[in-house]
Amino acid sequence: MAMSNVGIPCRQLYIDGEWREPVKKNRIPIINPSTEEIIGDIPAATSEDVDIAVEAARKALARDDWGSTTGAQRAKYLRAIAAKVLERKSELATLESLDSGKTSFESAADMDDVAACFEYYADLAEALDSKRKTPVNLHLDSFKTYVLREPLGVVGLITPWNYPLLMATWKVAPALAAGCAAILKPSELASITCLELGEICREVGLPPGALNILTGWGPVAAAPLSSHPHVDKISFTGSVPTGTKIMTAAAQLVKPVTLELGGKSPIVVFDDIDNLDIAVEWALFGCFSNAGQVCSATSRLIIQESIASEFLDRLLLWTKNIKISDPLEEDCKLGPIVSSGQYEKVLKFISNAKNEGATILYGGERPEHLKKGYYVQPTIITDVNTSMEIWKEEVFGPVLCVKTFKTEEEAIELANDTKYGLASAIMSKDVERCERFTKAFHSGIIWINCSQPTFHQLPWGGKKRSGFGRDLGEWGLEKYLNIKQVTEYTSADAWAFYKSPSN
Ligand SMILES: NC(=O)c1ccc[n+]([C@@H]2O[C@H](COP(=O)([O-])OP(=O)(O)OC[C@H]3O[C@@H](n4cnc5c(N)ncnc54)[C@H](O)[C@@H]3O)[C@@H](O)[C@H]2O)c1
Ligand SMILES: NCCCC=O
Ligand code: NA
Repeated sequence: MAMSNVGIPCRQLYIDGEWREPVKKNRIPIINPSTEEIIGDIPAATSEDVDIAVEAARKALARDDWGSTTGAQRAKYLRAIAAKVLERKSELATLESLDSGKTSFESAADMDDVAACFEYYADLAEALDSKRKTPVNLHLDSFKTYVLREPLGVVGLITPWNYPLLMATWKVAPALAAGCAAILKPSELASITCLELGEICREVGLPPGALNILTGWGPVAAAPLSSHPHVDKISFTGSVPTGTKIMTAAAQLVKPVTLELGGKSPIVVFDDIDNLDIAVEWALFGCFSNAGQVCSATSRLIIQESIASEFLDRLLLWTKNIKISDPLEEDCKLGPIVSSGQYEKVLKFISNAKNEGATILYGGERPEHLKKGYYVQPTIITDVNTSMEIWKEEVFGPVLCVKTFKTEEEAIELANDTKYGLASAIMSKDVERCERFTKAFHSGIIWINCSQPTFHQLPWGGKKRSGFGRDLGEWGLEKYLNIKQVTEYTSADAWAFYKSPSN
């Protein structure tokens, strides 16, 4: 058992640039998924706290030191936040692992990505200054027209537990770059590092109300944001059921939302690959990294029949070689599932697959050597048919289901046989075939000869039940901007549409 000497900070809600106790004074225990022990607690916000945070955000938009800032001025704050994250990287990574069960290697990588994302949006904030007012030339003398890019206003950012600080950063960084005032509600299952983001913002002097952080139960601390008349947009990342509730609530006010939801993404492996082990490792990484708790996990492996037996043999050897341990242990490559609730859900999916007639080729149970903690072995399921739950539903755990195909047509049909549309991957050395599949895949993210590499310069999001809108890249910034057109009539002549009464 790896020991951590990092203490769990005891925080309040971060509202209007200061720490405030929730109105109802309730708190939620923090559970370490690798020990099942309570290691602290977080404040439980209610609608009363939401109202206070929204008021603070609206006041921030009216402040000279936030609402009227240039992108260059906001960039300074984003860079200062990035620097502080890197300064505290080791502590934040340990807190992330203690809270979510993520391996220390992956938590440290997340903190690098968090800092890089803030830096990236600092650059875009600066670039925004030259795009704030864009003339549009109509080649008409009597009109002058231009477009303004302005902050959208107060934005509600609701995020999941699988990449706690990184998923929050994907929203906070562009929202602040755009000049919005944000209210972040992270998942109650892993909020520690998002609260530390509040402390970092306080330390860098981010103007009060620019970012407010409410922790608590979703239906109590986040739902009021969807229906709040003074919140101008909701940016959500999470499950389809929750996204549907948010969209329904926001629709009553015609409030825009973006939804980054779940997935059941395919990885298609052709027999023309040069190195089987390279493809096997991508298949492993695509479904077992972050203990499979990845929205874009390629959890449906579709292998060409001619190599299926050899591929599965190698896949089994690689899978048995994965180190499953306390996430703080060096070289741990598979930590626990985030909570007892999620743990039970994953086991239920595996049990249902068995009951429906599938074969558990490997795994499916608690690892022998780990008596405590929400650990599930990396699991490979074969003899799957397309009517089975394990083929259709997102598990959000280390569970890979496998089917084979003969022809390209069969492969693309199997790949697209999902209500989701987040990501798709193809392993083949045939460039034209990869081109064909890039066009044929019904998803927002395409990986060729890899699975999961994620870059903040590229648009992230899907279609179908995986939601709509894009995080990251310039697309991630645009969603926090209001695009305003201005048309000025510059002629001295009358419009002369109506007959003047004076003549
Ligand atoms: N597309 C992506 O980029 C992406 C990234 C990560 C996770 N996800 C998805 O998220 C899901 C797992 O994360 P999760 O379990 O935290 O999802 P979840 O939907 O249970 O919770 C997400 C957030 O919504 C809040 N919430 C819950 N009920 C709410 C309500 N009624 N109104 C407003 N907010 C509410 C939660 O408190 C949490 O902060 C998976 O489906 C996964 O695919 C998607
Ligand atoms: N690689 C980032 C994945 C985000 C969704 O879970
Ligand atoms: Na936790």
